[in-house]
Amino acid sequence: MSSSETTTAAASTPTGADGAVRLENVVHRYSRGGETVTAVGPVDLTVPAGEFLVLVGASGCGKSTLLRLIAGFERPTQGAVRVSGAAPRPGATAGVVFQSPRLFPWRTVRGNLDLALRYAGVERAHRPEHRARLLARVGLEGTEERRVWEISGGQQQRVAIARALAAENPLLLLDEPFAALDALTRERLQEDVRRVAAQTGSTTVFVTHSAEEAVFLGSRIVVLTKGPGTVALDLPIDLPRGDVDAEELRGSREFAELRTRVAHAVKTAAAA
Ligand SMILES: Nc1ncnc2c1ncn2[C@@H]1O[C@H](COP(=O)(O)OP(=O)(O)OP(=O)(O)O)[C@@H](O)[C@H]1O
Repeated sequence: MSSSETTTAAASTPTGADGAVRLENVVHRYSRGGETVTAVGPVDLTVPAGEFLVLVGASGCGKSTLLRLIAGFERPTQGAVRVSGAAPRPGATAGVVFQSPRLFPWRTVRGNLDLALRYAGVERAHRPEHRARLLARVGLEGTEERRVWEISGGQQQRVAIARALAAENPLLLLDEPFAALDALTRERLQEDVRRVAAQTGSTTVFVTHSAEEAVFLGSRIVVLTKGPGTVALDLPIDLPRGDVDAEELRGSREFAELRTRVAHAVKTAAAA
């Protein structure tokens, strides 16, 4: 989507949704076999529209729970979650990408995307142009007729990202989407996501364990303490955004310093 298309999509949204996220002293507890587990919080966090926030922290600190609260899949036990000023609605508030692509394997790439476009309310006649634009966005031109089981894991995750973009939600949530991919594919997809976020101007919340991934992607990084997670570090990332040479960026001194700082914060927060 070009920036003018983004403007058009936002302007045509009746709610004037901008994708900004507000977590107001959020605590979430799960009930498990008669016991109550505090998974996360209290967390108080504002994510302005257009920001690329990366949540990092040790396993079990509540990163996925926070993402699920923002998506509206869970309601907070305490506090409030607002997206574009309103309570989130599951399936409608945000495009979501999970660790596994969760596609329909027997369908073609076209079939998977058309289903998402149908749910997004795109009329049949307009679907081919939307589909072509989504596939171009994730570098999958010419794959429409391939079945999901015929394409690689990295390509499947690209389809999942395209699907999440189908509804043109101003908010994109990604939960460790590249954890299962090999290092090279992972780097390529990081570059794609960074570019797509810059092009669409969407607000993005991305969960990862990797300090390297966090520094490459984020305009801001929040490190959580060990569970129940609270904010241990809130760090703006001042690296160049937009059209950058990814190799140059990853090889820069600033990048290395930030990666070391974030990795150290994650280790300290996990031990605290
Ligand atoms: N549906 C659930 N029912 C009960 N407890 C849960 C549920 N989901 C998560 N938890 C617990 O809540 C805590 C936080 O889990 P969560 O998955 O949010 O952490 P995480 O940081 O995303 O972990 P990981 O990095 O391993 O994916 C953990 O103690 C987990 O066992």
